[in-house]
Amino acid sequence: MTTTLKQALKAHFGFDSFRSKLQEDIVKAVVRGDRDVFVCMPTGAGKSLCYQLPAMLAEGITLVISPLIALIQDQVDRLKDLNIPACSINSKLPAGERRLILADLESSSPKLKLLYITPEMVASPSFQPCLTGLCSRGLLSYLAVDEAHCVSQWGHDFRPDYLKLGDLRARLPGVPCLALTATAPKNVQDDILKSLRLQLPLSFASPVFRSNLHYDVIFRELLPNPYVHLHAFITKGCGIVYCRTREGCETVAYQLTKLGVLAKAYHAGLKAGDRIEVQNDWMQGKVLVIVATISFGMGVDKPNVRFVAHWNVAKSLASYYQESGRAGRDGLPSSCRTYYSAKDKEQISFLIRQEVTRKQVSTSTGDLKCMRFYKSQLLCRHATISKFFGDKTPNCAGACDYCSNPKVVRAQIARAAALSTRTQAAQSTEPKGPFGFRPDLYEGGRKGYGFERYDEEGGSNSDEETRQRKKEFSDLFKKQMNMRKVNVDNDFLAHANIILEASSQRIPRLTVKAREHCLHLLQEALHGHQGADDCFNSDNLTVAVDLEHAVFKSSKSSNLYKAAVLKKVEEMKKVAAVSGRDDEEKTSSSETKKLKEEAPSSSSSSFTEELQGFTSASEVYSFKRKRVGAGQRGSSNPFQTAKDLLEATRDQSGSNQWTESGGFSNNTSGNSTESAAKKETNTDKSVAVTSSIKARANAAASLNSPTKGSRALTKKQQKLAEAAKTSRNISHYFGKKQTKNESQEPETLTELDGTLSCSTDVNSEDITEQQHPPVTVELADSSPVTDDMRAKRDTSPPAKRSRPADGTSRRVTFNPTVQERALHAVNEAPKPVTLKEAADIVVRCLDPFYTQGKFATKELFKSFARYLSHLLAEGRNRGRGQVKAEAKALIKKFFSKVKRCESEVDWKHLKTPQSSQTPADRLYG
Ligand SMILES: Nc1ncnc2c1ncn2[C@@H]1O[C@H](COP(=O)(O)OP(=O)(O)OP(=O)(O)O)[C@@H](O)[C@H]1O
Ligand SMILES: [Zn+2]
Repeated sequence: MTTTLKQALKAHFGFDSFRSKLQEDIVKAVVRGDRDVFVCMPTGAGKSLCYQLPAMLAEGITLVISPLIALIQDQVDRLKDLNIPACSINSKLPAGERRLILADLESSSPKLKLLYITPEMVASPSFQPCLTGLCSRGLLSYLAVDEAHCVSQWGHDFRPDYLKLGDLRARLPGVPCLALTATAPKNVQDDILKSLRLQLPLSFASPVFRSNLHYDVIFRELLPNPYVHLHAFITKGCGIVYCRTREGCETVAYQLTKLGVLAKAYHAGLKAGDRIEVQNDWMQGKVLVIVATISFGMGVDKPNVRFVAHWNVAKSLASYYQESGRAGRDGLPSSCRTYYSAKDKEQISFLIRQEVTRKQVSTSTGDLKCMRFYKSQLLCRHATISKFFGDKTPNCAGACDYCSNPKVVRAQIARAAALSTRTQAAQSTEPKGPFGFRPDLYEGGRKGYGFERYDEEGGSNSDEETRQRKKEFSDLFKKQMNMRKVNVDNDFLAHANIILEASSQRIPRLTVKAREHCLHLLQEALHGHQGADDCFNSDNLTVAVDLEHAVFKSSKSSNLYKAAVLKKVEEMKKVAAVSGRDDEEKTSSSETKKLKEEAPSSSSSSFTEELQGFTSASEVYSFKRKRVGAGQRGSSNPFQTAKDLLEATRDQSGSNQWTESGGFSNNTSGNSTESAAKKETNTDKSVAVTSSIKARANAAASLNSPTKGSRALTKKQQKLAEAAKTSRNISHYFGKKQTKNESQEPETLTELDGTLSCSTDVNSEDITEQQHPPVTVELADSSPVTDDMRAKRDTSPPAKRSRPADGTSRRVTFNPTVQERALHAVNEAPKPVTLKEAADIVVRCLDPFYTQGKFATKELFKSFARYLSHLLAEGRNRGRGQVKAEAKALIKKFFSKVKRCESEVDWKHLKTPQSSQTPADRLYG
């Protein structure tokens, strides 16, 4: 057997020998095929070969499940380079190619050896006939599950869709299954075996210790100039600097470049094309340093990475091991360094707590150990990592800072402790939020907590798919919860039904931002309570975090959570007032009022602080639903729970209605203006509002075509229309928070922007902007457009057809005509914007570009915003809609010429638009 294997190894992969005895043993076990196999080997140890070589020796096809399309692409490309027939079926594949692949798979002797597929795709209905066909013809040789730790909720990369693989495995009894991971402590390993239902698995796990990696930790706050320090470190060669935020990446890359090392930023805020370019440049060595969020790296197989620096601490030891492990895959000495900062610690603690609650498990020891690892550890770093993964203490032999010089480590910890005492008072004067950081800039994955690396994949392309996924996941979730015998209350399960990824949030619709706001209130109240000056000192923070967390844990809905926070705040203020310190109360109570007024998920602060990339998909859904229900119940209480809404919708329009409404800003809303109006005439008119969707749709209809819509106007709709008329300028409400005076009819107005989102693109943007990274809405997306997407577009309503018919761009097109029509229906002449309003609009439009690092400095960004505002507002009689369209067009024009704004000269070519032409004529024509 050995000779045959070796020959095949050479013939197919060009390797003379196995990388290790372990690799050889695994391949042999897989080829024998009598048992399932579990593999846990460090990154770069050659896991892929463990299924790729057996795949080549087997008759049929090996199905490989991998979590990311990008990762799959990488593997497939590598195999193709080796002339190995491999391919992938995924949502991004053009229909023609997909057909060819399916035809091969259906043929009597397929040429394909390895088929890579995401967990979503393997479970999708469209793939089932193919799978069944292969299976019944005995052509499925292996099922390989790569990155298997994604199946574990206790792992650091939990991916709900991986849970489906257990069912898949059970459906393929005769097919040997192979699960592979690089990072799995014991509990995660157990979870993998159980969740994937491996049959009598043979486990192969190699020690995690990698003697060629040198680990050390530097306290960033002790450095006179951290960038210079980092610069000295990275001159070791080619490497990666990990930052937690996109902004961090941009800044570090800029600073390093300024210091003379070509460094480029990589994060999900960049266009796909730019990301690929950066990655390629780095892979080819044209760029030495890639400064990236954790969205970069999985599956990147660059052998000569000489260093991995963490500018911000990693979330957990498992993450850290995996991320730092990208260094030294060639076995040569390489360095892994973390720049620890106390600020990071606060942020991380908060996020860890959230995640712990989310997963409903006790604090992961890995997370805590990770903190200790950085902050106060007086131990060998390799030993800590090995112990965490359940290995014996390795022989570090000086491959970490502690083993090479414990005194230095000890001294550093002491200095940091001294510094922390000194700076506590200074910190209190910082005019920032409780964390002094911008969660909006965290790299956001589907789960939206800023740590997940699966933020790259396009995800579901259609509402149908999304709905399907929601349902599947909710079923699966229930099943898993039952399996685990976790006491899940019905409330939670009801929520699981309506959110895309129930696990992403324990309390639906409660955004991280809202929690931070509450935390801030608690901190303020504590300040009043304690009467100390250091409102935001770390003790205060700790108490506030504990309070907040306790409330979070005990609240079942966003409403209850907020009510409980407010109660606590009031209580504390009472105490403060009694002790004669109510001078702070004004601010506190105005904040409190604000909290009461605002929708739970909406931002309380200026646009620059709005959530960008930090909102999970589920939050976006619930955000929309809130509007649905708010109108229905006739209540002005903005704190409705998703469950309330669910029930309300069920009561009134049957259970399916709810799901339908899920996508109302896209599909459902698409037909709303016409079809819903028709529907309405068919229903019993004496019934008040049968469904808020209809109400919305009819209001939209009445705005766009008053005669048609008014025939079927219910009381509710009349109210809506009236409110629309009496409002001087409806656009004023778009994407803007209502102030108390403006919102005599808060729900009506909320509904109105919902309504208008049905009829014009620009309004749906406005709504999305409150929650979504503007980037995703505003920018051209260079990712390929699938036929499915095109087909969907073709069936979209006229207003949406203003998009290019060739389907080359996914840009959300602004349609000024539609916008104007909508406004005219209400108000003949749009109210001209003031300079301040123009500035508001401009900054909103421009902010995503700033976030992406398209401005060298913040000053430039501000200056450009000022310039544009004057350009668009002064001496011109323009409505909001027009100004917005022009702002966007000008910005677009600007960035078509300027890649990154470096100086004020860059925008001198931009001229005031002429009033005779439409903005579209001028700029696109
Ligand atoms: N027997 C071998 N001889 C030489 N090189 C090998 C051998 N097996 C694998 N390699 C190479 O080692 C590198 C790492 O392999 P691979 O990508 O499979 O690692 P991995 O364990 O899957 O890592 P990760 O956890 O990052 O996915 C690849 O470049 C691969 O070609
Ligand atoms: Zn050591």
